[in-house]
Amino acid sequence: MTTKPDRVVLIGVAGDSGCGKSTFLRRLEDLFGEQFITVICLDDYHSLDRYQRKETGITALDPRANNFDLMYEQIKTLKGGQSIDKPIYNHETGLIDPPERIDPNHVIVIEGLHPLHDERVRGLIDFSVYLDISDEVKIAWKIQRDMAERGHTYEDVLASINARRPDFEAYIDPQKQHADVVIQILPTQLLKEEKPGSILRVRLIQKDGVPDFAPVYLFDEGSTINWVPCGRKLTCSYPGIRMAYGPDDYYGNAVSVLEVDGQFEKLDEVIYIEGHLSNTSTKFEGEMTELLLKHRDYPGSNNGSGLFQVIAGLKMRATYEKLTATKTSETVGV
Ligand SMILES: Nc1ncnc2c1ncn2[C@@H]1O[C@H](COP(=O)(O)OP(=O)(O)OP(=O)(O)O)[C@@H](O)[C@H]1O
Ligand SMILES: O=C(CO)[C@H](O)[C@H](O)COP(=O)(O)O
Repeated sequence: MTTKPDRVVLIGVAGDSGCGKSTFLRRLEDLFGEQFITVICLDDYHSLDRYQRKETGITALDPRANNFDLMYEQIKTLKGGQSIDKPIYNHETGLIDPPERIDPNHVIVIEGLHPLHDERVRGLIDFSVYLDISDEVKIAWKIQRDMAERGHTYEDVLASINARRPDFEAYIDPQKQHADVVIQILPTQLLKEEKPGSILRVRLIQKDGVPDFAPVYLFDEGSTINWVPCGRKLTCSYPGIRMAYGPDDYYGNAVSVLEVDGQFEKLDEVIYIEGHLSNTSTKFEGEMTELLLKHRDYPGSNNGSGLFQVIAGLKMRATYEKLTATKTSETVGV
């Protein structure tokens, strides 16, 4: 950490394992700078180690396997500008290691299975995102990663997803109703028969009425829009790209939903789409496209998942700037 922050801004990134949290966090470093951001993986608050979970049949997704009292106390302490001694869950041994010292930083991100589960922790968070990957896409991604990189069989991957499903549905999925932004990843609707996971339909579900957060819109705020941007200014190959925008209801909350179905052929042409979006919280024309182009190799850069991760990051930066500016003027006003 470089300087002691006046105000610690707390960001929550929720989602199941293998849903793209690490990719999203790497994008956030571009916006805040590596030194200004500290990421805490909430797996470190597992209260049952791998052996205790096996013995009791309680999964890591079950709140009983996690110490929410300690999580709340420590996150509150960090937000209050004090250091903590955070436990470490060791994914190699499956055991809980001796704690490590964590100092407050300008931005603290808590990421993992349960950032929005506990009401007390939720109350501390300044901006939150839930990565909501549909089952078909989750299976496709996990198969791609765990078979190619971790030596698992197709049956292993399917069995692990099925084993997690009941607790996922009970304890992880319900958190999405509390998120300021949900990035929902679904199979395309542009093709009837498509290998799941290769072409995606991605929706950015943005809660309305959140202080310091102005949802991004396409063309006209509050209208319902369907747009096919392919043509002279955006190169598309079959089956093309379809975008949509409009108001909706999500778990009883008013939301604004932006959607991209399909994939970008030439990433630098995304600037054409950027030009038709408003409230993006960019600092200069083309910043969104530039951020996307910076990591064209990251998974999802050529579709709505990368684009919406960039937008969510820009919104986090805007929240950070508003909250820290308020703090400064409050201090000045005293
Ligand atoms: N937007 C995307 N498009 C396509 N594939 C993706 C995307 N995001 C993630 N993936 C796939 O999912 C894998 C896991 O992504 P990532 O490591 O970012 O997830 P994670 O939630 O941090 O996972 P874990 O918690 O298991 O470490 C990637 O290696 C990639 O195969
Ligand atoms: O969901 C997870 C991480 O987000 C893991 O399953 C959980 O942390 C348990 O870890 P391990 O599989 O190493 O015992």
